[in-house]
Amino acid sequence: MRIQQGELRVAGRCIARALDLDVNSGEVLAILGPNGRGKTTLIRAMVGTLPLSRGRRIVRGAIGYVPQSTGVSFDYRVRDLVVMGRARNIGLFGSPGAEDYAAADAALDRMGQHALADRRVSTLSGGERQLVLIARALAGDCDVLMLDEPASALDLRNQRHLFDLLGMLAGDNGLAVVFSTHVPGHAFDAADRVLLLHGPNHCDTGPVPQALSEEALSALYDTPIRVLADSFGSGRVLRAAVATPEQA
Ligand SMILES: Nc1ncnc2c1ncn2[C@@H]1O[C@H](COP(=O)(O)OP(=O)(O)OP(=O)(O)O)[C@@H](O)[C@H]1O
Repeated sequence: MRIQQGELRVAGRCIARALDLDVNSGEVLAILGPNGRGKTTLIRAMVGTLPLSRGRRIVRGAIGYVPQSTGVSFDYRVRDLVVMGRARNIGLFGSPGAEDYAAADAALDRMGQHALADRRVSTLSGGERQLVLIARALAGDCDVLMLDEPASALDLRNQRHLFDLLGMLAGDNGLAVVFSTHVPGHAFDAADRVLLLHGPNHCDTGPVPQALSEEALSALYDTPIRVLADSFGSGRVLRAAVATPEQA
């Protein structure tokens, strides 16, 4: 998936201009930036629900999308909501068949949420709802997976599971994966590359961990930040705690 010389505007305000960005098959890209800087807007532009005001968007393959807002318009049963992730496979006037429900069940299993299949969406907790929406995206066998703050309601175990899964989907299944987050540690954990949204005229991209220097993160969030890194068995930095100097 690629954006070439993209300009993004929302309500007349420019979020990014002359943005060149590509995400390749087998790669995980994390988008970081302060509140209101445009992470959701950029993801919507990449998904195609918000047109670019300038530039080109090039997509090869099917997109799976996990939006930040977890509101759903009707109080579906969980299995019926997840099977909607198969819309592309089912077709406009088709109805889901056994294969589609099997894919929905497998996606729920993958997120560890099979027990919720017959529950109404309105009865779910925030984290359960987030896991179910991720399952909906997985059910569709996409090539590009885009997730807007997918871990915002998840406990530490489910965060770990989600980011391991994203790495597996990219590494083993060859998906291109994009997620936004407010937690730089998620990018250390799961991303190959980061995009730092500093402002409309300034976006940096680079490999993890190099692009997540204390200097870069402190400039991005306009507050002093220290990165505390541990190396795990592979020698690669897998985890990092981010703390202000007072906390460190
Ligand atoms: N429909 C809208 N009308 C007016 N302003 C909007 C609209 N949608 C988004 N914005 C503004 O565009 C800017 C970018 O919003 P966006 O949701 O992309 O930011 P974000 O980086 O995802 O923020 P957060 O981290 O707080 O979720 C914000 O200032 C927001 O208020």
